[in-house]
Order: sequence, then C-alpha cells, then structure tokens
Amino acid sequence: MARKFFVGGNWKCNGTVKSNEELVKVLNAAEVPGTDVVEVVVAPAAVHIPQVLASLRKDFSVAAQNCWVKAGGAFTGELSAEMLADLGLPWVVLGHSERRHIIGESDEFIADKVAYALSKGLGVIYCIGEKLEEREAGNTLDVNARQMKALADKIQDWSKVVVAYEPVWAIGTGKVATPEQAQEVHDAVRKWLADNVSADAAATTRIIYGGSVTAKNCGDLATQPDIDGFLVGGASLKPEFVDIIKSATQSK
Ligand SMILES: O=C(CO)COP(=O)(O)O
Repeated sequence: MARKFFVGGNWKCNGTVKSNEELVKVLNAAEVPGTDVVEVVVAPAAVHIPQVLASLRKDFSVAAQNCWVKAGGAFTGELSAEMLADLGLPWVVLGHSERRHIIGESDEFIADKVAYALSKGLGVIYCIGEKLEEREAGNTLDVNARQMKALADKIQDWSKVVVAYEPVWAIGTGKVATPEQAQEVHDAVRKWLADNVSADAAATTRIIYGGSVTAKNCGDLATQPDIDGFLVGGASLKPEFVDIIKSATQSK
C-alpha cells in the first residue's frame, strides 16, 4: 500500500504573533501538490496554536509539540491530550530528542505519552534517533530499535503513528544525514516493524527523516525508498519549507 508523503514543520520554541502571520501568509499562498500526494502538518509553539489554527489553509494541519502523559488536572504548565483533541488537532509530536536529552524524558515515559495520546484519538509523530557517540560506537541500529521497542511494548495499533527518524547529531547542526545513511536506518526500522509488530505495520507506517533538511538536500532524500517525508525544524520557519513540501513529487 502506498504511504502518503508526510511533511511536518516543527517550529519548536520560536515565533511571534507577527512572524507567524507572515509565515502563514507564505504557506497559504503556496502552490503545492494536493492532499492526495502530500500531508502537511505544522507544529507551532503551544501558545500560538489557536492563531495558526484560525489562519492556516485548511488542507494543512496543525500539531502540538508535546502533551502530558495522562489526563489533565494538577500538572502546572502541561497540556493534556484531551485539550489537543478538543481543539481538533490531529497530531502531536512526542519523543523529540530535545525532550529526551534536554528535558530528560525517558523511553518509557514517552511511550506512555504516545499510548495515552492515541487513546484520545490523536495521531502521533514519534521521534527516535541516536546521538553522535552512539553512532560512532556502532550502536545506531540498536538505539533506534530500543526506542521502537519501548513504544511497541505499550501500543498495538500503529495506524496513527508516524515515526520520525531524527539523528541527534543532524538536528540543528547543518550536518544532514546522507541519503544512504538515512535509508539504512529507515530500512532497519521498517524491518524491525515487520519482525516485531506486523507485515502490515511495516508496509503502511510512514517513516520520515528529520535533521538539517533544507530545500537543497530534500530531493535526494525523498527519492530513497523508505523515506516517506520529513520533519523539518529551522527550514520550516522559512519560505523554503514550500520547496520541501514539493519534494513529495520526487518520492518513489
Ligand atoms: O528537530 C528537528 C525537527 O523536529 C530538525 O531540526 P532542524 O531541521 O533545525 O535540524
């Protein structure tokens, strides 16, 4: 079954009301392939979600960058999955490396968050990826398999999960993985799904790449057979995000 190309823009902790207005204007005016070819999702900072929801074209979706692990309540500063569902958001990003490694979220905590978000009807962009020292020690595939297993231990249904492979050494560094490096991991993650979840999950789960994706390098990455889209940080704040969306037409 064909996997629809998926391009996410992770705006991280960036933006003002004014800069969002300008960025949304660019996105709204862009001529991009239709929703039969590419699914486009942007994740503004939480405080800006209502602004972007109200102003963004309706063929693009809005995601949150994080949510709490269980039902809301006395958890100061958190956002619950119920709140996101109530706003009508289809997606939430969970397990981003900045939350794993800067905030200190564990594999298990993230997997619990994913399971809870799925139970509330959200789709989840589940981020995985190795650090530089793990790659240099030859542990790349093991680290990614460990992060996949943490989630597989908690969920059965992968139909609303997009896996984002984001090698930590490539995030915000300008050091993009080569198409071959990314394809190797995407292929391994897909095989992991086939061996540990199901042939169907392996065939249908979108595995997208993130880490210094730009308008320049996205074309070669998009042609790799197991790269089903991108999760874009820095370049998603610029008009070049439109060119990255267009690379969907180069997908095999
Ligand atoms: O972390 C990322 C997307 O979630 C990637 O960030 P950059 O595209 O800025 O490297």
